[in-house]
Amino acid sequence: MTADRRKVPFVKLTGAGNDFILIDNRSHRLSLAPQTIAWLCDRHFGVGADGVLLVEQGDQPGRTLMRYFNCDGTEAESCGNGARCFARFLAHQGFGNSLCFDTKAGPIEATVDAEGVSVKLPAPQEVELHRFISTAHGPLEVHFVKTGVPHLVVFVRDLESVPIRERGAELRHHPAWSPAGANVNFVQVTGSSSIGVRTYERGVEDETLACGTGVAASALVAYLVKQLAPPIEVTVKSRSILRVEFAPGEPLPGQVVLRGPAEVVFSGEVELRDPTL
Ligand SMILES: N[C@@H](CCC[C@H](N)C(=O)O)C(=O)O
Repeated sequence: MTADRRKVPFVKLTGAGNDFILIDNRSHRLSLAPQTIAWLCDRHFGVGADGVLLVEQGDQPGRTLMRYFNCDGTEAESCGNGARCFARFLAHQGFGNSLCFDTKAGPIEATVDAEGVSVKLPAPQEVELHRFISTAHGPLEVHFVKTGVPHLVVFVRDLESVPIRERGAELRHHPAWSPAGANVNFVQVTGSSSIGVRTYERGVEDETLACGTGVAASALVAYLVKQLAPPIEVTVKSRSILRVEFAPGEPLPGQVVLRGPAEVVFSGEVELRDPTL
């Protein structure tokens, strides 16, 4: 095997249908080029996933760092479902069922059990409610919040009839959020503590089957704008149910806990072909 064609072990995981390729980079010290990540995530030519999770050594001794890359190769500060899958992997590796690891958006505490994984997300930031923006379909009321990564929340009456790809792409690239852009969540209120959410993800540039930080952002905005009572049950595109817990707080709840399924699907070895490795 030449130095530029390395066999690297990986684990494929899914969190409510949001799927990831996890590579334990503590020993490999790979620096993956964006085109390598895009190839790994390609569902026809690669392993196939929404993104790549790297397990790395944190800055502090004994700390683990989660790095997250979208399938287009861009790095994002965090990923809610990715964090739940990351915790599931660490628990399998013998780190225990109560864990703490770092992300570029701050530390995450996780609790792992047979049914699911709960993660405490970084405190919500930069909330902006009731902003009106102009769109191809006329003025639209949107809400913004950062739950580790930037999210827009748009309330709709009938989630199933929304052309997510078209409307999501327009809002994701809207000049109001430029240049970073934002993930876009379309939300239907279905009860006093329940919502349905479909998310167009930045970096995937399409709808995903679930988005953890998007689910958390949508539940928070549903509490702030529509007075829903926590804990809030969220049904996502895959039909999985995630749960968002927080203590009501002024002006914002501090700590947000996201709970849901996170499972290993398979593991294997992939031959990385990038000559820049
Ligand atoms: N799927 C994720 C979010 C991943 C990052 C996002 N696409 C971005 O670029 O901001 C989740 O579960 O939170």
